[in-house]
Amino acid sequence: MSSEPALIGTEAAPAAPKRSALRRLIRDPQADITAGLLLVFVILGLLAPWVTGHGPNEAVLSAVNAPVGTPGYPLGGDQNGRDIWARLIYSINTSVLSALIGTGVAIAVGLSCGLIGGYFGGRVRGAIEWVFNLIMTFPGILLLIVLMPLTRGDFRVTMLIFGVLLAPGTYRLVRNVTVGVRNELYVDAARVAGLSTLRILGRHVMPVVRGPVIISTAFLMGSAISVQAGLAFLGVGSSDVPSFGAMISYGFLNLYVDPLQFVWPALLLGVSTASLVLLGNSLRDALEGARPKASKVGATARAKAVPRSGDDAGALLSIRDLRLSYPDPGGEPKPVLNGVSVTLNAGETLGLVGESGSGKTQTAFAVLGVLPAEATVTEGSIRLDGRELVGLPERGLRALRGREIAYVPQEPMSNLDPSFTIGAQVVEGIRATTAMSRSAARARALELLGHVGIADPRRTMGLYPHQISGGMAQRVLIASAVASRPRVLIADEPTTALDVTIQAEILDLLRELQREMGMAILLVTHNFGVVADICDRMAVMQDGRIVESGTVLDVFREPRHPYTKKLLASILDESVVREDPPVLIGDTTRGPGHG
Ligand SMILES: Nc1ncnc2c1ncn2[C@@H]1O[C@H](COP(=O)(O)OP(=O)(O)OP(=O)(O)O)[C@@H](O)[C@H]1O
Repeated sequence: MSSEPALIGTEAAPAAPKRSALRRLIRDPQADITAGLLLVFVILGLLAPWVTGHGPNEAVLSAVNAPVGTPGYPLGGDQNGRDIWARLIYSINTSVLSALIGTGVAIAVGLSCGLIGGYFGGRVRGAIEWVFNLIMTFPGILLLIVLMPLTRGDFRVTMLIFGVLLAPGTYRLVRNVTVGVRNELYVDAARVAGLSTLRILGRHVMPVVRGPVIISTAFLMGSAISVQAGLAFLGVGSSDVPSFGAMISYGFLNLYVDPLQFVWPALLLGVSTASLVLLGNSLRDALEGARPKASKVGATARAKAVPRSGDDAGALLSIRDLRLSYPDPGGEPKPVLNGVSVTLNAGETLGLVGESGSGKTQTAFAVLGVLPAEATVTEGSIRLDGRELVGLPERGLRALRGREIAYVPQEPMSNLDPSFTIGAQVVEGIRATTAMSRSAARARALELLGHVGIADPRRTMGLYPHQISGGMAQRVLIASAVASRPRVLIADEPTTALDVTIQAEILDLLRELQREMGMAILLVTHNFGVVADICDRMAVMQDGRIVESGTVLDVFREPRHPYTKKLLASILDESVVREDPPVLIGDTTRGPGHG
């Protein structure tokens, strides 16, 4: 094994989103205007000695309350004869320095403690949180005023302390994100691969934490500038330091003589803090990506209708030219289904096969109308017995789900709620799709559980999911799925999570139930053995489209598409031919106890 397997390599991954985030930020007029304003302020501040004719504290008697436009005093003079323009420009520097110190300390302390506390947890996190909780109990502004003798009115020291007071907010933000990332499987994989904690934090946690921290920086800067101005307004700090707050305070005293003395600093302070907040919002939008309008298959009205062809007229379920996309990190649509066309006839079993990522599950979810909100069906049609499902409102789809179309998932255990007994969950499912009373639903649940081969249904009804095996759990889910005798059963890799003997039993159960109830089964699988075992027809998927379909015998005997040939060649070599006879429903001798 290499020291850093590809599995955990993420160095290149953030690059594309970062570039597109920058592009989105540049394209956002709000970001352009606010960033432009802030840039102009900062440049003016840096050029202060060159763009002003006087020092900020230079007082000239003749300039006392000089009006706007007085030669050498473009914005006039204040009540002490100082140049208002010069004081404004030099105040920008005070604000910028305050923002840098306050935010820098808050980010440095909050980020490092958040990463440590979030990653290590336990006592380390307990100790850090105790300190931060203590800091949060301090009344911030009051503390800064009380500490004035200590800070000697130096706004830089004051902002340093203010940064510490701001740190708990950053800490909580970083800690929460870190705790989430720490539980990801790829972080476990990195740990197992031997990466040092520092490397894991830098490589896996930091890219996730970075976005929220950058966004919060703009808001922190805004609050540091406001607090520094507020303290100066109250007279905390040296009167020699030019500051918007001090200027507002003087302007306030002189309000009736010359109101403009108050307006200039208030305007600049307001524009700079508002720009920071708005820039923060734009940054958030840019970094979090463009949020596409939610569009489930059932709700979308945009999907282009596809004319029906004659060959699927008699099909129970027909999918025509189904196209589906998800937004990529840059917000651009990424096609996932590229025109899927397939039919399922009443009473038959169709195997939907293809390698991982080919779009099998997305096709199944589109039929069920349970695609994530960000999925968009751009084109195509899904018809159940002639009734169009694309564009059907959620209420219409809900009426079909569990009644006409049922679903059996891949992971039986994770599809059962650990807080409720098996009985409660099966009864709830039956009552959701029928008008049965609780006692009738319970009787039906007992009957169904017995029917799917659960040896002691009464006892099983009282058990919790963790008390039964995976095979039993799958039988329970199948029982719930067929409770309302659906016309179509979609089984998404129903045996993948089970061991080989239980797999065979579950397939036999599905076959028997199908024969008995006459339902059609759409079996999503990547396993040709399963297809050979149970399916009548098969459709092969590659890159979001069906590349070949036909009866199982025909496709197995004479695969036409090179991809099907390749799949068959690779899978049949490894498959083991089943020799055990099928289990009949009710044959509890090999039943769930084995599962
Ligand atoms: N929420 C999502 N956002 C973006 N892309 C997604 C999302 N869900 C699925 N996809 C993409 O859709 C494609 C098809 O996924 P799908 O789950 O249908 O594959 P599959 O053939 O069922 O594979 P598997 O056998 O591994 O489940 C994949 O490329 C996947 O990355």
